[in-house]
Amino acid sequence: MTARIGVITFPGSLDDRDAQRAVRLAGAEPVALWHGSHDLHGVDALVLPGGFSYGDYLRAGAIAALAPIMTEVKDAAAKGMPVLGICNGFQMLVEAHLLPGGLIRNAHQQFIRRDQRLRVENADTAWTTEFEQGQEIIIPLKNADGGYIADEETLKRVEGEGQVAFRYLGVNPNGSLNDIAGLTNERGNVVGLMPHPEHAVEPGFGPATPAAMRSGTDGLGIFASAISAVVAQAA
Ligand SMILES: NC(=O)CC[C@H](N)C(=O)O
Repeated sequence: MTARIGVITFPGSLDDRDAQRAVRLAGAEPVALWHGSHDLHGVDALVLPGGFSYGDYLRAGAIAALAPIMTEVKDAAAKGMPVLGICNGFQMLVEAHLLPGGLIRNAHQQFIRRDQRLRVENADTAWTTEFEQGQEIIIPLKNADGGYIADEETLKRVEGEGQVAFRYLGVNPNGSLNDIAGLTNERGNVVGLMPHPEHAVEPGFGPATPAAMRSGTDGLGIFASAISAVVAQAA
C-alpha cells in the first residue's frame, strides 16, 4: 500500500509545499488539506506544517489551534493516527493541548536560522522508529518562538515518561528548558518538533553535514517512520 499523508494549510502557512514534497520523497502520497474544512480525506497520517499562521498574532499557533479542521485532528490523534507538528505546527499542537507545555519567544529575542544538531531521545514514536535511540541528526531550525516551557511537574512527567523526542545538542539555540527540541504524547503517535525535517530531505539542498552523516537528508527518517507505522497498521 502507499500511505496517504495529509498536510494541512492554514492562513500564513509557509512550509506546506515543502512538507508535501518531503512526504513524496519519503515514499508516501501527499494530500493537501485545508484548515477551514472538516474533511481529512481519509488520510493515514497528518502533518501540521511550519509558517506564520495568522501572523503569529496573540501567540504563535494560538489562533490556528481553533481552526475547524483541528476538531478532526484531535479526534484522529485520540484514535492513534500519527500526527506531526513542525515548528508552527508544534506551536499549534501545544496550543491545542495535544502536547504538554508551551512555546515562547526565543530567550535572545531574535529570529534564528541554523543547522541544528539534535539527539533522538525516543526512537519509539510513530515519527522516530527509523532512528536509533541516542542517534545524532542535523535538521535546520528557523523560528522566533522556539523556547519550550513547562511547569516543574509537567517537566518531570515528560522526562520521566520518555516524552522528550528530540533534544538540542551542542548549543541550546533558544533557552528551551532541558534543551527540549521535540516532544511526543504518552501514546507516541503525536510528535511536535521545532526544527524542520522537511528541509533536510534532498542531498545538496539540506543542511551542510559532516561526510559521515547522511548528506543532509536526516529529515527523511521522520516521514519514513510514519510510513512504516501506517503500513504496519494496515498489514
Ligand atoms: N518556521 C516556523 O514555522 C516559524 C514558526 C513561528 N512563526 C515562529 O517564528 O516561531
